[in-house]
Amino acid sequence: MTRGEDSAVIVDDLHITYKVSLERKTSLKNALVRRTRKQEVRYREVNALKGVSFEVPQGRCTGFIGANGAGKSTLMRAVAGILPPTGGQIEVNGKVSTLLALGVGFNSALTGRENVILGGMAAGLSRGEVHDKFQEIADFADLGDFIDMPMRTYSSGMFSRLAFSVAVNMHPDILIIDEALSAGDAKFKEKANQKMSELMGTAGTMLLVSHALATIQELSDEVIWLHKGRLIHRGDPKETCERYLDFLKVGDEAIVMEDF
Ligand SMILES: Nc1ncnc2c1ncn2[C@@H]1O[C@H](COP(=O)(O)OP(=O)(O)OP(=O)(O)O)[C@@H](O)[C@H]1O
Repeated sequence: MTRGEDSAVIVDDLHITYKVSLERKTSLKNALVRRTRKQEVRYREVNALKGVSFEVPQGRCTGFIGANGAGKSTLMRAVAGILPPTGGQIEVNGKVSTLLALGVGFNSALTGRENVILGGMAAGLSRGEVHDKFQEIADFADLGDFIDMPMRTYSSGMFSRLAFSVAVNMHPDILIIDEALSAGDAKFKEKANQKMSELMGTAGTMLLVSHALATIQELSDEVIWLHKGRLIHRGDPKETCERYLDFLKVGDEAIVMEDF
């Protein structure tokens, strides 16, 4: 596998640990009471990623699969720069655009139009550039009059259509798509798949998380299977998905015996 200049993303021995407070409510009153009684706040640590390493070559699509809680979204948030690594390193060569970050950045009190403009500026475009792109984004999302309605009135499908449209039309070097298409309807999914293939044709690099194995196989050059925070297998999309499906049939026991 190529390293260095040919890699868009290099992840090296990545560890991510979430610290979760076990207190029911972290109100100011509770915090003050705890302080006066000198009580410690109790935390639980969740080791979401435990030493994951891989590279994504420039212009390639890598698919990520794995059971619920495997660490896929955590990994995408870390590559997008939203979550700092607890240990290890992430090197990203290029401008990253992520549906995740843009979707999260949307303010539901503002209209679709206002969010597109703010989202574009957050992605580093000038106001003029965003205005130039606005029509392209609105046409692709195809939301009609809803583009001028507050986003709290949107269905989840409409929300993800706009997020997808913003992300892909920013022409990023690296596009991260985390299960974002699940909320779109069949027609939009087809349009989105076509757009993703088109993006890959123009040498875009993509990291794609999905439980839809058919989509993963169709779009990915390589697939990485995560399980409980570890990279279990990495390789040919069809072969990796088949291994994963076999695992889903036989359960946890078999994988522990077979792969460790
Ligand atoms: N904000 C958070 N705070 C604490 N723990 C978290 C947080 N987000 C995720 N986790 C935990 O980290 C682990 C990995 O979660 P993650 O969402 O990355 O998995 P996933 O593979 O994307 O799952 P899914 O397929 O269900 O979306 C899980 O044990 C989850 O409970």
